[in-house]
Amino acid sequence: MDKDVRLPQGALQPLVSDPAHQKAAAALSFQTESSSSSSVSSQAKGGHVSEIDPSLLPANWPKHVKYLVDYEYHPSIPASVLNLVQGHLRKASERAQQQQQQQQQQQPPKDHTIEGIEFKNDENKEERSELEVEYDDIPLGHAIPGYLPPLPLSGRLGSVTPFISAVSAMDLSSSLLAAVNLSDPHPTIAFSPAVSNSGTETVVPASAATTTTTLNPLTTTTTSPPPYEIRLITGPPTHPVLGSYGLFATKLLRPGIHLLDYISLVVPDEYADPDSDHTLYLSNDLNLDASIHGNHGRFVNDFRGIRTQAQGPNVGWDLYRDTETGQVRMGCKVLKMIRRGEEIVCTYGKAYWKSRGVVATGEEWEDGWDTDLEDGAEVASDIDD
Ligand SMILES: C[S@@+](CC[C@H](N)C(=O)[O-])C[C@H]1O[C@@H](n2cnc3c(N)ncnc32)[C@H](O)[C@@H]1O
Repeated sequence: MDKDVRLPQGALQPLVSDPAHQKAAAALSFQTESSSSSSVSSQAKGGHVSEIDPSLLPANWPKHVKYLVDYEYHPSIPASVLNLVQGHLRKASERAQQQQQQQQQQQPPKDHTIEGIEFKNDENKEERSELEVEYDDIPLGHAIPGYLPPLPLSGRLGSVTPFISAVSAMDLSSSLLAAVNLSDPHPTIAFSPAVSNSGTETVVPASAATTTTTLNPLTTTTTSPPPYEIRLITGPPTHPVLGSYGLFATKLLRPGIHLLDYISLVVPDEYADPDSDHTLYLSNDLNLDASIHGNHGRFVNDFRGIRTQAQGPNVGWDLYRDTETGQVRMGCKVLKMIRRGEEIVCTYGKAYWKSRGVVATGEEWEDGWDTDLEDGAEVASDIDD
């Protein structure tokens, strides 16, 4: 069992306590499709757990942010769209395809040719919405779990029972698994993202806590500290966001690394705050707004004024689909070698700055930096920068 991540019980708080969430949840009643899983219907009601108790955060993490370990979906997202983003339809379609393939292997193919005319068997062809087909183009990848800060548990174990339990849902298609082993001379609680969750609490005897094999795959997630940290920017004096925060590498980061996922509130266009400084477009009129609820990703500054135009951004954002869960996620990839202590910066694009009244002219505004991730060849050529 990994013990790097230590949080006391109750460290994660439900976002449903957020008044904005409650209001939206109350205003809308959700009818999920009959095919959707129970996790989606609970999800759509808007009340689940993913926020970290602010009193438990490291001292250098700004307190105006509510930190999440996975996306929080705004309750107004229709079930059909939610299904797509969370990969439920894709999973169902994969299962259907598998079944079809199995059936075809058992039966002789119905496609045939009579006197030169081809007859195609398409009676099992699936009806898929345009939206769903569009999502097929999103490349596959492996999700980076939201990072939970390592915290000492001294004096906090009194109320904790020596049990493993799926204590809370991160997005209700997955959950957090907490384990505590009191026979350990330095007891800790470890949380790991779980792969499935019925929405109800499962309790496993304490003896299982040390037997990682029986918990597989729930306990296999690596929880070592991430190779980056949030820092308050105090210099150099020319830095454009002095007094604000940025994300810095704590290790050498090589091009191609999938560094983190942008975790936040998922908000439909009609609820999006146009003035938010922390919004990325997800897909299909959904936005990732991390102005209040976010993770490390929200601290990535724009490269302008920090690196030269020739250096450009050292990371980029791109959508991918998690191979495990089918979820569509926003990944941050390292584009250029980042040395320890260097700031991790992306490009917000011209449109972002224009909308904020910044005159977008000059070399650093070249169109090239408005694109998402560059292709692998270009990135690799920068290794010896
Ligand atoms: C996603 S936040 C970045 C994190 C931010 N520094 C913080 O502490 O929350 C985006 C905001 O940071 C500021 N910012 C980021 N990069 C900048 C840059 N290169 N020049 C000026 N302001 C920047 C702008 O106010 C922008 O709207």
